[in-house]
Amino acid sequence: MAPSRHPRPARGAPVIGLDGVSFSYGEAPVLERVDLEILAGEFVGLVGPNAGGKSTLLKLVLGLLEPQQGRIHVLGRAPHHAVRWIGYVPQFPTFPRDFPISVAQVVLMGRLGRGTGIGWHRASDRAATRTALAEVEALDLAERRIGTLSGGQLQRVLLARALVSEPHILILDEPTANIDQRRESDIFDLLARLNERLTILVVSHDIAFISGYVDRVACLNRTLMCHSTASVDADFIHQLYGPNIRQVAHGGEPLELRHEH
Ligand SMILES: Nc1ncnc2c1ncn2[C@@H]1O[C@H](COP(=O)(O)OP(=O)(O)OP(=O)(O)O)[C@@H](O)[C@H]1O
Repeated sequence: MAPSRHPRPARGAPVIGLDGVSFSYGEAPVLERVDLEILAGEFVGLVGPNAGGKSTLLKLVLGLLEPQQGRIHVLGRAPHHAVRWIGYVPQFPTFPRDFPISVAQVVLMGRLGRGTGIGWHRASDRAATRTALAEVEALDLAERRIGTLSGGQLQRVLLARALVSEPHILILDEPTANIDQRRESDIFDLLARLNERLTILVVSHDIAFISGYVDRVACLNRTLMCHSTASVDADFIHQLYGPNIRQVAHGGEPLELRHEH
């Protein structure tokens, strides 16, 4: 049973550690001997080509999968004992337009891991829901049906759902994959503010964009290499992604990467 309290880790203390982790779903290895340490207060970008193993690594950290080799610790314990302290924003879910659940109800679900039962919420859960929605500037959406939101609005609501559990770590799987560039900057500005109190691990395809925000990038293509953002240049990007990547300069901003199919 997960403990109900865990003190906020001191800045610089290890919060996520992977030590020689290997994983495969079947025959072919997806991750091989991955070592990664993330410290409290860091903002780390996890990048790499399609099928490089990024979502799999997140699932291992969340305790949804078990490595065949190696060890993982989160906040000093096994992942499934620490998941209560992780706020997770999954990869672009979609909802039918008439899905009968409101934004406030979606955010309230984020309180379930705190001992709150389904259909039974305390006043403190409802207050936390409003606080989380206000923090992502989406309080005005509280009574809207979840299926009627734009991509950017939905991402903010899913972020509020992750924040309402009062986590120490925030993990996001491509939070801006289906939204335009201005909204992408808005979301990352918000993440930068949240990073003042939370450790953040974010998966992104847009390595050049995120290097303006994160402290360092972890590059995953079955094996892992970590780099400071200063070393992310065009040569490095070609080495990581290969030739099937197109770099698009836009409006004085850094390079954007698009896969060519
Ligand atoms: N449940 C599963 N069963 C079998 N194979 C899987 C499963 N989930 C993922 N895979 C395979 O594992 C490999 C890594 O997938 P993963 O989703 O971790 O990559 P990714 O880096 O997140 O990819 P993308 O950037 O395309 O989202 C892929 O070859 C994928 O097809």
